[in-house]
Amino acid sequence: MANRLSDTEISTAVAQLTGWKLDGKFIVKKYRFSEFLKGVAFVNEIANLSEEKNHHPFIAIDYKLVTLKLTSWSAGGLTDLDTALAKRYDAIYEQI
Ligand SMILES: C[C@H](O)[C@H](O)[C@H]1CNC2=NC(N)=NC(=O)C2=N1
Repeated sequence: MANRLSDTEISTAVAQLTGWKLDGKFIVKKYRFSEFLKGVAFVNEIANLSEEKNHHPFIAIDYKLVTLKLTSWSAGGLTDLDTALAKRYDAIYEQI
């Protein structure tokens, strides 16, 4: 498990992400889709990547809006894995 990021490291990392917000020990982003099933397809890709990396976001599907919340609960906070996966999620979103 990666080491927990310091507050300074978190601020720097979150500033380099697009549309992600810091919420306590989580980073959070809402993704909007033109169709409900596109959001479901996005979640399915996220789920497969989560299993592959054994690192899982909390996922909410609210019709055409998908919210992802990331933290490294084994580390008790944010790690590089969270920020790296946030970028992967954004790349997947661009492909949907
Ligand atoms: C036992 C299992 O490997 C652990 O609980 C994994 C599963 N997925 C995980 N996902 C996230 N986001 N953080 C973790 O610390 C984590 N740990």
